[in-house]
Amino acid sequence: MLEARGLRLAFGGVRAADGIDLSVMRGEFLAIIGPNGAGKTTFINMTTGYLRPQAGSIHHEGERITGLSPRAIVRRGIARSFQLPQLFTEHTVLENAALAIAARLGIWSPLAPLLRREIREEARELLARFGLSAIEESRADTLNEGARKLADIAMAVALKPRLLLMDEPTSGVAASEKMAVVETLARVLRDAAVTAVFVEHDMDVVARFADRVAVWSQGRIVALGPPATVLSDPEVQREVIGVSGAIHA
Ligand SMILES: Nc1ncnc2c1ncn2[C@@H]1O[C@H](COP(=O)(O)OP(=O)(O)OP(=O)(O)O)[C@@H](O)[C@H]1O
Repeated sequence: MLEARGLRLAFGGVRAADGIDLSVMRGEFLAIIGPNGAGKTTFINMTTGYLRPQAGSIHHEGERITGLSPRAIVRRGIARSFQLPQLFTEHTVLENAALAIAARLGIWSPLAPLLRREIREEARELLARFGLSAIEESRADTLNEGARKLADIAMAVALKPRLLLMDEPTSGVAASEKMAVVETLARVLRDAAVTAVFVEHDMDVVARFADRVAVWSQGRIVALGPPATVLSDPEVQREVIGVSGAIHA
């Protein structure tokens, strides 16, 4: 699905990517963990066209995407969500979903989306999949963090990606809500056959939902494998988990 080879990017003296090699398999959920500043977001930014690597290449389904614009990359079936949700806060959840669907269809008028029945219906159906029907008429700025994250990811899913990259989908979500949010997310993505790469600081979420874990440290991948193996590695526990959160599993 995705093949990164030899990615390098430095900001002054900081090596945010220092030779990243990573293959993402079709259909898998791959978690990226690592301490603050390790270069996790930089990898997502390079893969989605927000940053251009200084060296190396990224291929998606066999085609080189290195250096393409974010819009060109979305058109190739790669979407992303950000650590801070990017919803239109003064609009309802339904309007946000409709705007994302309209954007996929190349319609940029702010009013047109909800006036078109097929867009409104698709938006309702999308929100139902995310369990958000009851709050579809609520303004985005009134949602709790779990619903806000799901609504934000619903907008990315509205673009019908085959690969979705998520930067900390559970950050800011109350501990009591977290597992329900990720369960919903995992169900929607699996049903839609979307491959997922997500940066995550909560090791319980990683242990439960990731097929594989990649451990980032100082712009490099220092461990890669199934959660049961990687999360029990003493060095990973010392270097990464001690810094970014505890395992309760
Ligand atoms: N646009 C930029 N300009 C300058 N330095 C940057 C830029 N983006 C990232 N960096 C630096 O590159 C390094 C990697 O940053 P990055 O955000 O990728 O880390 P991260 O692993 O996602 O961290 P966090 O867990 O805190 O989000 C950091 O030292 C950061 O300060």
